[in-house]
Amino acid sequence: MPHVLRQNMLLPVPPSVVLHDPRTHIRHLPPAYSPAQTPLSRERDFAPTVRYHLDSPRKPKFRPCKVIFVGDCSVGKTAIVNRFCFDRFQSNYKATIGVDFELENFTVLGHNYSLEMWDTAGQERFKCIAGAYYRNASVVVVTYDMTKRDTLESARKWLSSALNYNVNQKPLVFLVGTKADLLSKEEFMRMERLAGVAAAELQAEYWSVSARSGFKITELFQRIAGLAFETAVKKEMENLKDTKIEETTQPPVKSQSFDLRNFFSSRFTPQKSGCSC
Ligand SMILES: Nc1nc2c(ncn2[C@@H]2O[C@H](COP(=O)(O)OP(=O)(O)OP(=O)(O)O)[C@@H](O)[C@H]2O)c(=O)[nH]1
Repeated sequence: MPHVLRQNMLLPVPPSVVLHDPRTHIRHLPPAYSPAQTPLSRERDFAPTVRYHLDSPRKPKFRPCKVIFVGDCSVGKTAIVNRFCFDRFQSNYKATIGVDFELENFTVLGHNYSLEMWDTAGQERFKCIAGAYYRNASVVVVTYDMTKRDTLESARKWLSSALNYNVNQKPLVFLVGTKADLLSKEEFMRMERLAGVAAAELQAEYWSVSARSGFKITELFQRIAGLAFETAVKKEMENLKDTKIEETTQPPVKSQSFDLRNFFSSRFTPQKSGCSC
């Protein structure tokens, strides 16, 4: 039985109490970093049609959502994944070799939903290996270092490379500035302005974060999970609608006329009887 710590005493939790991890438990659509500027949903909550669809007794199962992290080497891709998944930060740099993988389970509107996080290597020599993992991404997180402007300029190159592998997928795109803790207030605001322009060009939703301090890390991942989940539900609704349309446009099975007289005449030879009718 799980326990909770109350005033230095370990008390057993009654079985009816379910403890939710507030980091991964989503009941409303998490807001964008700048709601007025996002090209993605500006709504304050999940669409009513999505909630209605999920209210049905049928419990749909959702495939894990593939999220890929791309960007120059050392911009902080591994650091943001590790901060969210393990709440840890390492200041020594260890280059990712090829790709790293983490899975995080969420509960969104009461449904299990997982993010598969593919943290790809930024070093040029691993690009071929990392590229092999870009396919079938539902979300692309393009990461740049807020202290290095050239890493923002590389963002376009990283995104187009990721989109080339996902032509039919139409992934949600996020542009994420890392290491916000290293900038002064003025530098931070200047960089955000530049990045805001780049994000608009890339049709990406913009976020500034810091893996060191944890600034906006949870909010970013919740937003990714919430939006990806809503997109998955809408896709499922579309698929169901298409199936229904297909069913109604199928030619109806021709009704067969059934002549009782033929039926009886093939089985019974009329008997001569004395009956007059
Ligand atoms: N101050 C500060 N340093 C950070 C932050 N995020 C990452 N770093 C440091 O930046 C360096 C690179 O971080 P990584 O997360 O390994 O970078 P990466 O993008 O995964 O690098 P590759 O694996 O080469 O693609 C490490 O030394 C981190 O400690 C941050 O938010 N603040």
